[in-house]
Amino acid sequence: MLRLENISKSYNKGAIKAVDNINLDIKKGEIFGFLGPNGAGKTTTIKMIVGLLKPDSGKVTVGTVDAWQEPIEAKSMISYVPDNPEIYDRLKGIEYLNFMGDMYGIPKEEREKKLNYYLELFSIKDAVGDLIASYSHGMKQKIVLTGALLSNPDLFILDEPMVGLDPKSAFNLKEIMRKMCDEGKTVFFSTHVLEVAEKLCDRIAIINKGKIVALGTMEELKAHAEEKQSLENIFLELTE
Ligand SMILES: Nc1ncnc2c1ncn2[C@@H]1O[C@H](COP(=O)(O)OP(=O)(O)OP(=O)(O)O)[C@@H](O)[C@H]1O
Repeated sequence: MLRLENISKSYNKGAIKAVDNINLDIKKGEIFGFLGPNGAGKTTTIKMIVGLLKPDSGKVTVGTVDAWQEPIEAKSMISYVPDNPEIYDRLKGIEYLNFMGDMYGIPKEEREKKLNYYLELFSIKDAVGDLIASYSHGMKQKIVLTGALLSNPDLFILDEPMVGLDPKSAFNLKEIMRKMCDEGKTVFFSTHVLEVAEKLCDRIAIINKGKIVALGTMEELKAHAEEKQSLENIFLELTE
């Protein structure tokens, strides 16, 4: 469902090699965790997948589509939740959500049904009439999540989605991610919360200094790490 082939990206005219020739092949129905220390290259990779940063080299394929040759086609399959939910401050929550619904062409009845469901689930129904400027970080995060879920995407990409969410909403989001995969959708997310990755993910990749240093199921990672039992130990060992 998502394939990265020899993807690289540098900043400052090559002075910072943020992502260094990475390859990933993520299957339909898979929930995939992308881990790495601060500055490892996670957000840069994600931005190249969703069409916000052009790779210096390499290919991104979403479904059967080259994401940089046919960007609209690729984006119609993707929903993206960025690490920083800085959205249109001067819109009301409901205006932003209807904008998202319009962009993805979600019919009125389906839109209302989904909005009711997610706004209730994230306990944010009462705030949708207020300006986004008045929202807390977590409330903005919930509005972005709701907007991203409206289109029932084939590929759901989230950059550190648990940050700022209260425990109940984080739990609900994890349930949604699992359910989407059970329905054949694909979820790719970055996180610093190793317990979430360990419990939720079918496979995990660890990126360090722009390179993939580990890739596989928890069992495979453990098998390679000899006596290092927990994901925390494996992570610390590989990202020293
Ligand atoms: N716009 C930019 N200009 C210059 N350098 C950048 C830019 N964005 C990121 N970098 C650098 O690229 C590298 C990778 O950054 P990136 O944001 O992809 O890491 P990350 O793994 O998402 O980190 P974090 O966990 O802290 O969010 C870092 O060295 C960072 O300083």
